[in-house]
Amino acid sequence: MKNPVHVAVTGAAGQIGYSLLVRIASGQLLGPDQPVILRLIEIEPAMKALEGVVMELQDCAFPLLKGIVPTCDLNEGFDSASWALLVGSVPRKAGMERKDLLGINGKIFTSQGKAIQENAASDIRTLVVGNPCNTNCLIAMNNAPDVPKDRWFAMTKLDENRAKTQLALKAGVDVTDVKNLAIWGNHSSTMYPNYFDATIGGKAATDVITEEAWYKDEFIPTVQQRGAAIIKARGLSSAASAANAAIDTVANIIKPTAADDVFSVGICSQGEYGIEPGLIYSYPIKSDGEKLSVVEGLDINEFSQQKIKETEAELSEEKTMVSDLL
Ligand SMILES: NC(=O)C1=CN([C@@H]2O[C@H](COP(=O)(O)OP(=O)(O)OC[C@H]3O[C@@H](n4cnc5c(N)ncnc54)[C@H](O)[C@@H]3O)[C@@H](O)[C@H]2O)C=CC1
Ligand SMILES: O=C([O-])CC(=O)C(=O)O
Repeated sequence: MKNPVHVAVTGAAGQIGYSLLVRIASGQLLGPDQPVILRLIEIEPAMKALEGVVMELQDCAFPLLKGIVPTCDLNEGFDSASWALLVGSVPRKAGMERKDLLGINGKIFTSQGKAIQENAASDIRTLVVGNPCNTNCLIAMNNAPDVPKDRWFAMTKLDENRAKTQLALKAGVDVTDVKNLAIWGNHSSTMYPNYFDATIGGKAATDVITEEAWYKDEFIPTVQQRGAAIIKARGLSSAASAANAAIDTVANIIKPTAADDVFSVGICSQGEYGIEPGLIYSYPIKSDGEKLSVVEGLDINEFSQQKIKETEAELSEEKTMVSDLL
């Protein structure tokens, strides 16, 4: 039996938390032979609701769940954590852009970054889900300067999953036939799902779906606006699909990527493709099971170049908005 891994989750009593925790505790995050200890972090007013979540986790009798630590103390919450999933933050309402949340949510990530640096295990890796996730991740990372910069991630996997499904529906194929589709840039309405490198059944997506107008007028806006469409329909932002994408992201990071595929996650840019170093920017990524690398040498056409710069400009603007938190 392996030693349990401590997984810290903030916002544990929220909607995403409700879908996410059972999946972690049942072995879907780190594998069917990896015991876990859940460190559930909430703010004081949500501790009562968290008690209920803890009771439900206990009532699942998950064989891999070796402990639950519910807390509103960040030091206790991140103690010994090897993974931190930063979900806790306020979701947007209809009519808002995600960056409108920076004023409310940004400061949450300063104290969390500090507490991660001070308390987490030496192999800590952090995935930020709470919006605007790229810039919140930037804030946390900058408040934990001793944690290597390649251990910080912002979630764009949900956008990738959305994009893959839209291509599959249009082409009339199974979603597993769609590969190599990466989200570039910010998890926001400027994100760029770069369909030029995507494949469908092993062929270039643009040879299978040949209508250029469909990509520009339907595909890109649908992916960019999917979060808003869900808020409009449900009155609440996506939760089950967001939790699913968090599970997928960690799996993508810790398992080697298939030769014919890539995945999307926001990482600390080192200037790849001319992007400002230090921004948390989503790229096409491959994992060897240990380390991630940006897929280099892709041919970026004029249209893509404009899109990847547009989303970079928004991230630079968000960085300026939070300069006092960095
Ligand atoms: N990156 C992505 O693809 C996605 C990101 N999101 C974002 O995830 C975040 C959470 O969404 P939901 O679970 O639906 O929201 P929710 O409102 O249902 O739950 C958020 C939870 O976070 C807690 N919280 C607030 N401040 C906290 C703090 N300082 N420390 C710890 N916990 C704190 C709240 O008490 C609440 O229980 C939102 O910012 C949302 O916009 C949502 C979907 C997808
Ligand atoms: O749209 C939102 O505010 C929630 C979110 O990030 C998403 O569903 O992609």
